[in-house]
Amino acid sequence: MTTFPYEIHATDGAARTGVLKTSRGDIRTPAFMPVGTAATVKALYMDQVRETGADIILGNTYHLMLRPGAERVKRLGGLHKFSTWKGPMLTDSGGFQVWSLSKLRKMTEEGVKFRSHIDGSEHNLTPERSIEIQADLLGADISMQLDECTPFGCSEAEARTSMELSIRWGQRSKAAFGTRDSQALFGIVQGSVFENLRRESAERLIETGYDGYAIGGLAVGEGFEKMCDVLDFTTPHLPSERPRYLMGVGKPIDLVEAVARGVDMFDCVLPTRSGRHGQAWSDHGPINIKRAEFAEDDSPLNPEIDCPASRDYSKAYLHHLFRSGEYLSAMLLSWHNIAYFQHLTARMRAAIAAGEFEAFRREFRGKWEQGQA
Ligand SMILES: O=c1[nH]cnc2c(CCNCC3CCCCC3)c3[nH]c(NCc4cccs4)nc3cc12
Repeated sequence: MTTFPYEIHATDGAARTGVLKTSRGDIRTPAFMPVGTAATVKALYMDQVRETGADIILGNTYHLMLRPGAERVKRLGGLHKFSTWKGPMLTDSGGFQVWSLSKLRKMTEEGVKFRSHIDGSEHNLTPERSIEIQADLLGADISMQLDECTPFGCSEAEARTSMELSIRWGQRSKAAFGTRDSQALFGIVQGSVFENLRRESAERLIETGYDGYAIGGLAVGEGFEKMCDVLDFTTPHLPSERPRYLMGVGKPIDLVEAVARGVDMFDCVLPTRSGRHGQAWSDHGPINIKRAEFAEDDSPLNPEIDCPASRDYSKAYLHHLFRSGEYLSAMLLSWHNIAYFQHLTARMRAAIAAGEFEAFRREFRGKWEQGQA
């Protein structure tokens, strides 16, 4: 009995649709996981997040370990109780955000020493501490190994060194995680843009053995074409019977093209972060609601989506809210964007189940490219 059975219900080319069964509920794949940074999906109630169709959200280890502190979340009953999110939750290891947010960091074989960007306190994030925070203190259903996201543009030798560190940190993460009957641990494939390194990373992760396999080191500036190339020569080396999670991706077109290459799970800050800045997403790309062209446009953002923010408000009203700096502006656009991404993954699941994914992909790409014109 594997920790979390992954049932593949249909495939269409390399695309798959199925259900990852966790102790806190089922995750329908392809799945988009909204980012719940500080135990909240910014500007939304958890009931709203659930209504959009999201089965799983992300918890943010880096932020929560700094504030309010992982031990405090544990004392308060764990992240599910604290945030009132009842479904499955995936937490990241904290490592990625040390690079993008903290000051004064020192990376060694042991782990990453850094100072908090909030109060300057010193922290030592090791594979062992990251697993303790994620699985024991926050209580994540799916924990991520501590890894190093290899920067885009480094040499093959540098990418090998970085990939091998992530392999060793993964082994230590798994040793610390041990065997648990209602929690899962995912490994992360690195290797930058080098086919041999990606294959070797996948093979060595499989030797260690994880409940799921994430593809890291992408969406870090390599561009759409290169990301697709790396997926072409990476996903085939990952176990077909376990979930594949592409980290930090992405725009709608990225999701469609990655699903076509066998990816099952995604996370991205785009829908919530861009929503707070007035961007509303659609199959034609983003519109910025603050633009004058929407001042008297009384059409809704997307009447096809069963979400009040997409269906019941005019663009003119949303334009007014943003121009007036009203809080409701960020709430409604974030809500719409999360609902749009869920609507997109729901359409992909249905298309794969019907054996019509290639038609869906072609039609989507037509709309997307028309929107970009
Ligand atoms: O190799 C990686 N290892 C670990 N994490 C990665 C992430 C973070 C994924 N989202 C974490 C979330 C956890 C909860 C809070 C929010 C983030 C990536 N994000 C991106 N691109 C998007 C990017 C975002 C910012 C700069 S690039 N590429 C990534 C590659 C890796």
